[in-house]
Amino acid sequence: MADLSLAQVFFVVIFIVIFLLLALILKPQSIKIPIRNRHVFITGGSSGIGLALAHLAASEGARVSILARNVDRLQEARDSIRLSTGNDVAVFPADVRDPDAVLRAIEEAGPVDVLICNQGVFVPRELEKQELEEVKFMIDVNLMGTFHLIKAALPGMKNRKSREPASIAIISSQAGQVGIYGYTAYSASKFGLRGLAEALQQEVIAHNILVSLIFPPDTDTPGFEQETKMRPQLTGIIAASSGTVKADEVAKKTLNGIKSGSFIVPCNFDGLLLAIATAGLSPQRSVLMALCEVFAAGPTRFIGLCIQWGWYRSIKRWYAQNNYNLTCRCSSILHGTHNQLNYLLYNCANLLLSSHFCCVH
Ligand SMILES: NC(=O)C1=CN([C@@H]2O[C@H](COP(=O)(O)OP(=O)(O)OC[C@H]3O[C@@H](n4cnc5c(N)ncnc54)[C@H](OP(=O)(O)O)[C@@H]3O)[C@@H](O)[C@H]2O)C=CC1
Ligand SMILES: CCCCCCCCCCCCCCCC(=O)[C@@H](N)CO
Repeated sequence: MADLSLAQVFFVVIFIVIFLLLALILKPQSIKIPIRNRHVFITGGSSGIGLALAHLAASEGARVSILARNVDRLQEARDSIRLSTGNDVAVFPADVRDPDAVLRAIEEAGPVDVLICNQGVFVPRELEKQELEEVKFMIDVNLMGTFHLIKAALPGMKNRKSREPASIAIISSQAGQVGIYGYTAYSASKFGLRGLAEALQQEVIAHNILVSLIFPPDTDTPGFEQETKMRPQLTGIIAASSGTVKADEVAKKTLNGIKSGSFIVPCNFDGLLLAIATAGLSPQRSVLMALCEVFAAGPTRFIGLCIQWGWYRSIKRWYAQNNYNLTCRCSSILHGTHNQLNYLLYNCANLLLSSHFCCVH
């Protein structure tokens, strides 16, 4: 009994020492980045998460600008925001892949206080089946587009008149924290954003600019609706480990993360665990979160390994099942089995593979 309480005392002391040490090195100061009356520039603001962010920022009294390619959808967004908040937003039709167009839009919009790089495209497919054009498309829009935006906005942000801190927020994805089947190119583009954000934070901190990196799980948006129609079954199975959230929820988490100057912004409970498991050497401004990261690192690694085990088991099963079905399908075509015909229609992506399989056998 005495031993136990000694151990308990020891643990409490260690805990307090680490807490004090963390408090000392993180120098907690409550960072507040105001939104009201500030210029918030949101890319991809005509749909999904970006549109939800534009609504929210406008309703909180920000001066909002949105950028996307399609003019009609931009105008629709402007009308819907005016209707629900009474506030006007400025719209900028441009493709983030064109650095000159991005520069022109940002110059026209005026100095930015909060830049939200949210534009993104996702074409989920196994790399073997993906055209290099599609790979380049995702890297160009998601990663290079963000470089173009930050390069264009940074001079104005650094020379801003207001002494309030400014913010650069980048919308990544949980697929930017862990590689997911079917997302080789998408994950690469989103992991790239993390390197950009970590390095950039060191370069802009002297100008009182805080970088935030947001990691949403599957989110109910027009883009996601399209995606679900075509993504490989296994991508859906693995992504389901983290559930689906509403765009408004992601917008709320994002804006709160920006306002409090958080570097890593998770959007649901699994996202919180994932953030702890992948904390790496990212900045952390909350002592409480830092404490969680220090003490939960081991346990979350354990949970992570269990989850990986489940994922690889699903992959193994899926392939085994499909190869099995494919062999059956060959005979089912011969015998005209109804079930297998359904399977044929449902999973047409496997047709090529199956014909190969049939030939071999
Ligand atoms: N929905 C989800 O499940 C998740 C999404 N995310 C990320 O969140 C962000 C928003 O996604 P979501 O709301 O679902 O997407 P949507 O497809 O609903 O909207 C995408 C927005 O980006 C704009 N956009 C696309 N390409 C370009 C381009 N080349 N130049 C300028 N604007 C462009 C679109 O407008 P237009 O086509 O007119 O250019 C649109 O406004 C993306 O970065 C995505 O990767 C992260 C995790 C999960
Ligand atoms: C250690 C604890 C781990 C906790 C569980 C982790 C689960 C990770 C699931 C990753 C899901 C990826 C969704 C990508 C969404 C996206 O970006 C696409 N919809 C494209 O828009």
